[in-house]
Amino acid sequence: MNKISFEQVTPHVFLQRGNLHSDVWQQPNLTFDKGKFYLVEAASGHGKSTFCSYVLGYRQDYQGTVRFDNTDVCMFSTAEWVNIRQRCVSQLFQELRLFPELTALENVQLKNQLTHFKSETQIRQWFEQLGIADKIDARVGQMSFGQQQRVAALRALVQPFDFLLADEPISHLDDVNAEVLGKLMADEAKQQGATLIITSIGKHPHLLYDKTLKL
Ligand SMILES: Nc1ncnc2c1ncn2[C@@H]1O[C@H](COP(=O)(O)OP(=O)(O)OP(=O)(O)O)[C@@H](O)[C@H]1O
Repeated sequence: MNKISFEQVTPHVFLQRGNLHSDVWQQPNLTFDKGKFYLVEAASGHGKSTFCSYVLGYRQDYQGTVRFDNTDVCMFSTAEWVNIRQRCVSQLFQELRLFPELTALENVQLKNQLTHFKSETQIRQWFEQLGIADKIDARVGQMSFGQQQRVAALRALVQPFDFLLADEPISHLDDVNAEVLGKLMADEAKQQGATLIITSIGKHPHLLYDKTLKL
């Protein structure tokens, strides 16, 4: 997949508001191109999570069209979405969606086992780099939110993707770990020739973004 396009997309919930003054909503043809880095900045309630849900196909409560290449995403079957989420679009959810009863490593491996994309050695190195190697066998339900955020980020990286959508990926990280994670996501995206879309309500990794959009 080479591009994601938003054509005149407006969430139903915003229809009554008139001009939204947004770089994303109501735009005739906004394109996210493969290989580029985007920062989507938004004040709370401006539809950041809504934007992510539309890209991932979890919600379709909008006017307009979202396309992957030339295909309207509304045309995809459930089986096609499963394949897309396994191989084309990866996401780090704001609310993480980890399994609390599983260990940190098990959470990451659960995803990795779908495509056997990364070696356990690589995964263990990443835990080390992110300062959570001592938590690798701890149950996620017994970890801090910031520690869980790093586990969820690693889970998002252990699959092939053309687009990585990270919803406030460093909201609970200290500055050092935030930059380590930012670099890790950027390096992996570059290695895969993929697009990085990072959303932010103020705190985001300092990367060389090709475009910054205000939601
Ligand atoms: N599942 C949903 N269905 C319909 N409308 C929704 C849904 N979730 C959120 N909304 C509405 O969409 C608007 C934007 O919500 P959204 O959660 O996308 O904002 P956000 O920018 O992610 O906010 P925050 O940063 O506070 O999490 C709000 O008015 C909200 O009530």
